[in-house]
Amino acid sequence: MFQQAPERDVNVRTVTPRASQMPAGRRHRAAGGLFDPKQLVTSFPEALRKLHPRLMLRNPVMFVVEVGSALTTLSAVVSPSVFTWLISVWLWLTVVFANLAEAVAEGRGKAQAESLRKARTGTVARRLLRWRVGLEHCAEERVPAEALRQYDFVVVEAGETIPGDGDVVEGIAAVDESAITGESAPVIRESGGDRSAVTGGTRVLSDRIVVRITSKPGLTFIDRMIALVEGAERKKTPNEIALNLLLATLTVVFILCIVNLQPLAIYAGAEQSLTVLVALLVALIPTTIGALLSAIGIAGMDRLVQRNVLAMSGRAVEAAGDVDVLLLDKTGTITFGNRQATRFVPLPGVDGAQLAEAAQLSSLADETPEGRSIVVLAKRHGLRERAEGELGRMEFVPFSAQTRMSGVDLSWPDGSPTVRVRKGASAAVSAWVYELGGQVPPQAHQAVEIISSGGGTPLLVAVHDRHGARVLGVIQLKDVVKDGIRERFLQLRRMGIRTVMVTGDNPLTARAIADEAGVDDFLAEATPEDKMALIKKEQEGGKLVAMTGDGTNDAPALAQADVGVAMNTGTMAAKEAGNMVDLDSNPTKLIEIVEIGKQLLITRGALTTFSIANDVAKYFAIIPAMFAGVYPGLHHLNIMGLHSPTSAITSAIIFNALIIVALIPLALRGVRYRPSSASDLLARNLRVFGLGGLVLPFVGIKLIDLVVQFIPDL
Ligand SMILES: Nc1ncnc2c1ncn2[C@@H]1O[C@H](COP(=O)(O)OP(=O)(O)OP(=O)(O)O)[C@@H](O)[C@H]1O
Ligand SMILES: [K+]
Ligand SMILES: [Mg+2]
Repeated sequence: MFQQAPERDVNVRTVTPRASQMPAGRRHRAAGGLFDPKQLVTSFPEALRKLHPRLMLRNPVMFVVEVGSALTTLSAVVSPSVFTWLISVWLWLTVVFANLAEAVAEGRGKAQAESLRKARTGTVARRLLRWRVGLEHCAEERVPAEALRQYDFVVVEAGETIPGDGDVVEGIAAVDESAITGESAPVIRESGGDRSAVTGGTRVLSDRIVVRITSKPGLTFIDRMIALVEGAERKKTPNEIALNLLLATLTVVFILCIVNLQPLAIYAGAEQSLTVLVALLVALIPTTIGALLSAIGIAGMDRLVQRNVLAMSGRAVEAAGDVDVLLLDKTGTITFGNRQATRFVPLPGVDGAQLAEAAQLSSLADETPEGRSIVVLAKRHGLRERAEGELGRMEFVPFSAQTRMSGVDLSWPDGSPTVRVRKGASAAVSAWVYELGGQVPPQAHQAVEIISSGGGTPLLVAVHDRHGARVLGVIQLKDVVKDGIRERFLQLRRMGIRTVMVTGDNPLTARAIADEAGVDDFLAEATPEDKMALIKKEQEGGKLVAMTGDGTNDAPALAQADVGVAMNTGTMAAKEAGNMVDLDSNPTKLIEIVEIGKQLLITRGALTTFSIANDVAKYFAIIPAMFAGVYPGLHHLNIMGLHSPTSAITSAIIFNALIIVALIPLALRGVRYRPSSASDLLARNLRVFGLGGLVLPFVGIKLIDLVVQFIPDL
């Protein structure tokens, strides 16, 4: 393992930046963002299949239209007339068009699901029989990927496909993840740190890794991605359910109105046919938004997929539209997350070689990138590796986000006193030294301060032996802030979103990185619980909180946040905890996620406004037509000058159906979003969609009437 380290060093430097600077929204994504009219034709069979009443029941408004279509068809069969047949056909078309909107929205994910399926099939896994850390040779067996279980260990070498999702537990490799991300630049996956997660179906390009499988059979990342892009797992969001309820209530109110209208009409001597009553009902109920609501939601998810973000719930997408605060973890999110040891700083009176040796010893079993880079640096100081046993019995203390330190205890069979070596965050190691009765000299604090204020991470190295506990020196870890991040945070600020960096690192380092990255605020020395508590506190103040992170220590916070975006490079724990995964691992992707969320909310609002305004205009076509015979005065309401009562009603119903098809592209593409205040947006939408919705039917119905008047008997 150690022999591989230097060349890994090279790999990491050349590959990581490229992988993390990938531009968003490019590539092979099937339908792209554009609406292709051909989709209307290819989705038609699916739209017909959706006519099944069981499926229609999920959409109360359109279900009422379907029942109405059946009733008018029946009456057309019993007492045929041109008018009754025309209305029946156009009512059926109304339902089909609504289904078409949903089918087109769903169809856009299908091609993508196909290419994902290809990545999934036919992999053979090399399962290890009894694997443990450091074991050189281990017997293996070949099993189909589908046979893998959680906690199986598999080995994958250059040229082979990774058979299942999991975390790398040994080794480092360049991995081609284009099967899921569409991006051809390889990425580095390694054991120990926050870049350990690998996805089944991706390909190892170099080296050899051992992977612990984390997914249950049939529940792999790719399986979930397929279900997601196909829309199979889509559940209605609370907002959608509320809007649906409102639309259903409106529908019931209109049904009651129309049921009560008939006795009045009979009293006035103008009894109406069933066909006219159904037509009036369909014209009045909010069919436009009823038809497009589900397509708007699916399209929102699809727009995210096109930008390489997988949203596990529609609710998260909506929440993104209203986010107030964004929390980001530092290492691996704002920085490349590739903290490398660059320097040993011995305290006065300590030999450089002694510090290097202690640093090396404390890192021998440290599988984090930090730990391995320390071993590499120590080697450059001329330290050779040592065989196990040479130094007595070694008991390693692994790093944890809680203790913030790691190290080793050395004991000898002859009973000489145990030697303990620790390295870690300055506060943590200082506390350890004081507890054992030692002192931390001011020079140590100075060295820590110098490294921290430069944005580096200092690790204090201390030993405890028969001379007591003392500090030997400091290791400097360097990490690099990702490019272009400052401008993007500025953009978030303009959208009214406050950015807060949360990190386990010390306040000085945190401040330096926060300044460099341009975040609004930061929280340092944060444990996983602190990160979660901060989110809870913001949420209690009524704020919607988004969090981006990659580490296992971010998982609780990602789960607590309203929008939890896990970096694809991160650990499986982080990816499972969040409700979105960014395949590009770009922390500023949230800008696009917020835009898409806002666009979704605006589109839904705009089309609801349009739909209701639209229906008002239809009174003017249908009511005069119904009562023209008995109340000639109503003729004044026929401001459109329509040809005849039946042509007026037919035109209104045809318009009502066609407007759905006309608005499908807008529902899929979304209303354009420009950053501006909520009240400006509302005013603009009322102007465009309220007024537009009111005026358009007058023009449309008149134009249709000019055509249908030539149909004999109408
Ligand atoms: N392998 C290690 N051994 C000892 N100490 C470490 C090791 N890795 C990190 N540390 C120390 O522990 C601190 C906390 O690390 P942790 O991973 O919890 O947070 P972080 O990665 O620095 O921050 P972020 O939450 O932004 O990713 C680090 O700042 C560092 O001082
Ligand atoms: K309507
Ligand atoms: Mg981290």
